[in-house]
Formats: sequence, structure tokens, C-alpha cells
Amino acid sequence: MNRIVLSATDLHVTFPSLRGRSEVRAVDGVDLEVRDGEILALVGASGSGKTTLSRALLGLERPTSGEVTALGKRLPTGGAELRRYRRRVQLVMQDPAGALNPKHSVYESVAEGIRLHRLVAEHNARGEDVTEVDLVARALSNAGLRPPEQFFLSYPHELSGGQRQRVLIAGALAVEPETIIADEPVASLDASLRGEILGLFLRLREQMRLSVMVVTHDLGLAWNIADRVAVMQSGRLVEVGTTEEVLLNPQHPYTRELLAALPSGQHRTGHEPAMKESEG
Ligand SMILES: Nc1ncnc2c1ncn2[C@@H]1O[C@H](COP(=O)(O)OP(=O)(O)OP(=O)(O)O)[C@@H](O)[C@H]1O
Repeated sequence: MNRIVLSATDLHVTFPSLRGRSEVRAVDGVDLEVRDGEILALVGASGSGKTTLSRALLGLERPTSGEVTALGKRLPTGGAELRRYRRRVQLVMQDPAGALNPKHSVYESVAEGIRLHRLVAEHNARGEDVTEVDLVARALSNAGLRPPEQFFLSYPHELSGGQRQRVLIAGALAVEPETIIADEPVASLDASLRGEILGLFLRLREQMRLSVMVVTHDLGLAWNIADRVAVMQSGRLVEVGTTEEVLLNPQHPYTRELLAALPSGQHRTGHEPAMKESEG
């Protein structure tokens, strides 16, 4: 079995009650593993706790109880160790969530993480003669923005939705992570761009052996790219298995409900053909 890169054990995140309402158990006893080189889809309806679980896995939300580990080591709670951890597990948000600073050029956006984690010095210490420009260009190119120099001085408003999403992915790739958590990475894109971005994730998994956890309410997306699917309802994982097991032979009524809500026949006929990345 592949090595486990990220795991949650009996994880709970509870938000305190507000104005007389009862407390919210956003994550309520979750056990989950992300394995080396796999694409795992975390699916569930709005409010099921997907974002809170992701934030806890990223070290952005402190669990009420339970444990998050990366490569067998417990998630650090602060300081330089947490910064190093955040480099290994990168978040890719969707662009309309304001993830790109409109005042930053593409170069500045991608260079930010490289500077924060002092990657040029790290490469140089290993005897690699690279500059910041080289690392920014490499990340953009890996995200399918080629030739990369052409994008350096562009600003978000000058780019298409798909290109902006690729800049966000390049920013994550720039710090050379092992795992990417992508929160609804294609929700705002039209069908052909969705295919391209999903194809990019598949290629990154193949070429860079990245592990990817895709957070989505879209079972069609899970079918297209995921090796395994975890289904979340009211803070709990109600079903976890291979994509075929979960989507073709769902065991839990909630998974069946989500499948029934898909446009007719979509989950049986295999949706679109396998994703291909046009520029990749
Ligand atoms: N900071 C917070 N304070 C209080 N309650 C919160 C907080 N963040 C999330 N919640 C609640 O926790 C529950 C899970 O929310 P979460 O955003 O994790 O779900 P989700 O599945 O990601 O939803 P969506 O797909 O809409 O983003 C919801 O009931 C939400 O209202």
C-alpha cells in the first residue's frame, strides 16, 4: 500500500454556540488518510464540514480533539515547524474567492511563497544554481502557463478564469509541496476549462507524484479524477472507498441521495471521456 502522507484520527472541530444556538460539530470524529500519489475526493453537500476538515488538515483550524499527522509526524501547533508543514501541504482555493491579489502581478503572486520559504537559498545550498526567476518560471510552466515569461507582468484582470486558476496552482507548486488540498478548484469554470484544470491535476500526480485532496460537492468531478472518494455528512465521513465502489455501488443512503441528485444517468455512463489537458 502507498505510504500515508496525511491523516486525521478521531478528529473533532466544534464551534462554540452563538446567541443561544447549540454548538456546531463541524467535524465530528473523522478518520481519514491521504496516500502518496493519490487523488482523493472529499464530497458532501454545503455545510457538511468539508472546508473545516480541510482547514484542520492544513493547520489553519485547531482541532477540538483528535490528531492530524503528516508523514507520521503530528501537526505542529506553531512557529517555524508549522510554517514548514504548511509548505508541504498547500491549499489551492478557487479564484473567485479572492485568492489572487488583484494588485499583484503573476510574478509577484508566485514568488511570494518562494520568498517566504527561502527556496532559492535552499536550492543553492544543495548546489543547484537557480534564481527566483527560474523557480517562478518553472512553477508557471508546470501549471501549464507557457512560455512562462509571457505571464510574469500580467495582472489577474488581464487573464482568463482558467489562467487565473493556473496561477493559483503555480503558487502552490512553487513551494514544492507533497500534498495539495484543492477547494472546489473548478467550480467557477465552464465545462472545457474544468476538463483542462482537472487534467492538469492528473498530470501533476503522474509527473510530480503529488497527492491531491479535492474538496467538492460535485460527484461528477470525483468520478473523473479521483482514485478514492470520501463522503461527508454533518461532520462525519459516512462512506470511504475507491471511486468505483462508492459511486457505482454506494452503501450509505446519503451517498445514494447525492448520486440521485446528479443529472439523469450521469453517474452510470461515465460522464465525459477521460480528462485531457490541451496544453499539458
Ligand atoms: N468559524 C465558524 N464558526 C461557527 N460555525 C462555523 C464556522 N465555520 C464553519 N461553521 C459551521 O460548520 C459547519 C460546516 O461548515 P463548512 O464550511 O466546513 O462546510 P462545507 O461542507 O465546507 O460547506 P461549503 O461547501 O458550503 O463550503 C456549518 O454548519 C458551518 O455553518
